[in-house]
Amino acid sequence: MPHVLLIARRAVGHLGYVSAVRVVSVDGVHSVQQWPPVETQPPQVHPKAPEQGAELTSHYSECFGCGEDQPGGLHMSSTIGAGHVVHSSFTVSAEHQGAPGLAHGGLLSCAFDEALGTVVGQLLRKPAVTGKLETDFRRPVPVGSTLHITAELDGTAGRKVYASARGHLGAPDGPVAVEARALFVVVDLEHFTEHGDQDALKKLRDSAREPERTDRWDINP
Ligand SMILES: CCCCCCCCCCCC(=O)SCCNC(=O)CCNC(=O)[C@H](O)C(C)(C)COP(=O)(O)OP(=O)(O)OC[C@H]1O[C@@H](n2cnc3c(N)ncnc32)[C@H](O)[C@@H]1OP(=O)(O)O
Repeated sequence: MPHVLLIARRAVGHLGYVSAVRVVSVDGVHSVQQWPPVETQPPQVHPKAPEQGAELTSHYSECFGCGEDQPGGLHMSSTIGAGHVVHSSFTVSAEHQGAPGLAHGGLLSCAFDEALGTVVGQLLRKPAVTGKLETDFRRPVPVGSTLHITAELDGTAGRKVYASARGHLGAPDGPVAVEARALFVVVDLEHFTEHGDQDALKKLRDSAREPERTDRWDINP
């Protein structure tokens, strides 16, 4: 039965780097995976990042992960935790099914993309997109259950940002149902202006100017 045997954190001399070694056993065959897969620097949290305990607002109202204007979306809510961590949660609805009564795996990957993107974006306050996302599904996640995801920054290497997350079923200390790791790549704002939809970008810019918003980015203003 596939399972992760060990996750160990270690400091590597002057780099101050935090590395996790995952020993994965699949049907008795062990393999060792280093995470992050390359040498990294400790993440530098932006001085204007929201403080511990801050409840985060949606970064875009039509975002499938956190937007309030996305009826079938995840409607994920997130709070800044201690250290390089964001706590997120969402409740699986009938729109999220794959098998009858169970969350679709791709939908769960989407939830982790959102949670991981949030810890990267909110704490580093740099625009970044997912380059690679790897998900381990450990337990089925039923419709009606709430998944509590803790996502953390693991390190950076130039434009590359590594983050990982665990999803607990039913409670923040519930059994682990899903785990994920991702590489995000920091991009210029042109990534969005060149490839995105201009009307949607205008809507986002307008909403970001609303006086009650306290989460404005100070890059490429
Ligand atoms: C408050 C706000 C909250 C914000 C909250 C936000 C939450 C939303 C979360 C959702 C986030 C998303 O889904 S984003 C949408 C899904 N993602 C995308 O659409 C991205 C599409 N891909 C791309 O645009 C591109 O491939 C990029 C930008 C990822 C990379 O292109 P590039 O800029 O030309 O850079 P490139 O040289 O290729 O890559 C840079 C480095 O990353 C490495 N790299 C790139 N991709 C990979 C990969 N798959 N696997 C391994 N390594 C990779 C390269 O080897 C290189 O390493 P080295 O040579 O430097 O060593």
